[in-house]
Amino acid sequence: MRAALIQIAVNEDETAEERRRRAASLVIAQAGADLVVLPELWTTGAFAFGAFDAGAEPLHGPTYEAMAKAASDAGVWLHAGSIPERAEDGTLFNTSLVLSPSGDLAAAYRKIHRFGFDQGEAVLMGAGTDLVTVPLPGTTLGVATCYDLRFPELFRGLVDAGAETLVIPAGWPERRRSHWTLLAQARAVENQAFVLACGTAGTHAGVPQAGHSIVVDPWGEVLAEAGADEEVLTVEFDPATVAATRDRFPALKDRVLGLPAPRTPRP
Ligand SMILES: NC(=O)CCC(=O)C(=O)O
Repeated sequence: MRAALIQIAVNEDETAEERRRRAASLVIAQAGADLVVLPELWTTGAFAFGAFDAGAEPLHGPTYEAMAKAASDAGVWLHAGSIPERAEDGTLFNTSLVLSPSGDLAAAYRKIHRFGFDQGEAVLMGAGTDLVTVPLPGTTLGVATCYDLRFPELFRGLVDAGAETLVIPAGWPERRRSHWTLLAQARAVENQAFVLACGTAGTHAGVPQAGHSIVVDPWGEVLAEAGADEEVLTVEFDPATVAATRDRFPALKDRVLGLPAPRTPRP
């Protein structure tokens, strides 16, 4: 399987519409790949909280339209990153879109863990409630978004639902780059799955972005890693490695589910 992670730069010198056009050309240039991935909230910037409301769009809005055409022009599966989605009742969600090679919306995932500790995304957006997997020819994707990467139980849920390739669009800041790399490898090792984590480059809302999109195999080895600037990271991987790794080192089978609560020792 050939994947291309588009680590697009999100800077304030470009409008959302200009970036949408640029992203569409970058996707079309990946014709021949099986799967193309864009990052989190790349139209507004993940930290541009003040832009979420004005930049919000319905599920089938301008980003979906542009990406559906790009996916079908390129003939690729496209994880189009996430958009600030305005639901019918007006609530905003951080919603990822997965499009088939014919441009149909195969899946939408509303980010479950919102970032901000009672500020920013955590107060401006609603929380998703549903885990999402997407069957592709040869592998099943499990989707999660940025801050979700810190919550291993979400990924276990995806693995239990059949995920073998974990795709994580992000707008991760440079300041916590070491966490990004470490967590991507940890999620790959503990779930014996491929991790494709696609971040943004550039600086928006005064927050320099980490870039360093990364692809990790089920043994935790880094197959490819981007630098800090805009770049398309391409990688070839064999999805059958997941089953082989889980057979050879069957740690997932040794899980003990429903552990009792810890007992407090008597003084
Ligand atoms: N957009 C995000 O979810 C940012 C997450 C982040 O900065 C972190 O987990 O650290």
